[in-house]
Amino acid sequence: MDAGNSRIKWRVGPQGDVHTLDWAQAEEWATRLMDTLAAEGGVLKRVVVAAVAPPARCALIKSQLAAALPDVSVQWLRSRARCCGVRLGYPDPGQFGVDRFCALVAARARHPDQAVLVINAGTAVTMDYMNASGDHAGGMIMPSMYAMEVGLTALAPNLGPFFADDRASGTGGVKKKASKTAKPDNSGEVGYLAVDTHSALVLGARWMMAAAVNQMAAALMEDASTPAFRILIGGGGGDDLQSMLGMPAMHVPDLVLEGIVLAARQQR
Ligand SMILES: Nc1ncnc2c1ncn2[C@@H]1O[C@H](COP(=O)(O)OP(=O)(O)O)[C@@H](O)[C@H]1O
Ligand SMILES: CC(C)(COP(=O)(O)O)[C@@H](O)C(=O)NCCC(=O)O
Repeated sequence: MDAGNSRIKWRVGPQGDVHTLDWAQAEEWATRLMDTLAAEGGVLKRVVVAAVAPPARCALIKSQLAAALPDVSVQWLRSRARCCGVRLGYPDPGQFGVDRFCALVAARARHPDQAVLVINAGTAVTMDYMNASGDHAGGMIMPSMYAMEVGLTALAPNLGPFFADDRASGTGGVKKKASKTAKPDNSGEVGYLAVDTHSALVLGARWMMAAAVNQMAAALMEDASTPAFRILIGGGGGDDLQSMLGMPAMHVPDLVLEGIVLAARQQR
């Protein structure tokens, strides 16, 4: 289970279907898990959680699990200095988000002899570079486009929400509205200038995101200390982010869940 800041994601076994739930519906989580078990079969022995969500939300998960599945063991993963061929760059691994850690573990397993740039597009967008030997050189954390909206509209409330209604309608965040704005003539060209508030806000957030990820990736490519790398993109906003990246990247939506399975085997 991947307990992020926006959503809970889980699957039963390494190949099960991926299920997601917004925190607003978190009270239903154990019921949904029981439904998953009933539909997919098998006997649940252990739940492994990678959580970056705040303590109150983790406590909610914990109490639901204790009530619904009292005999099942629960393992809360932590970022480790070394795991599954990954050597973490942070001197204090406890600071490093366990979701980023699991994504690195998954990337290493997918490409054991290659350098990778791992981008996680969740509530925050993180970018982490790991060389071909599994040494994580470090990374960065920036707000997702949705977080930009929340931050800007908190400070300038008259602007109103610009992505939130898309999220609520389950269209995957920004794509629908952004494409209306970014491709006004359906030519596929990204627009530069908007002439209404909503479009200006969407365009601004998209340009900030696109400029940041492209410039960061380009800077790494030019840096002799970070030799040629593959780019892997995970997280709920990964599809959209991939469309903004001006270089080849593989979209692996469930990179964190993949890494959880591998890290759990080693941290048991
Ligand atoms: N139904 C949805 N609810 C929330 N976010 C969504 C949804 N669909 C796509 N997204 C996008 O995915 C991001 C959240 O991705 P996710 O990987 O679940 O984040 P986290 O790990 O932080 O919980 C949001 O910022 C948004 O851009
Ligand atoms: C950066 C994050 C907030 C990203 O979380 P997410 O967007 O997946 O909810 C999370 O990885 C985290 O809390 N990290 C701790 C700080 C760090 O990694 O340096």
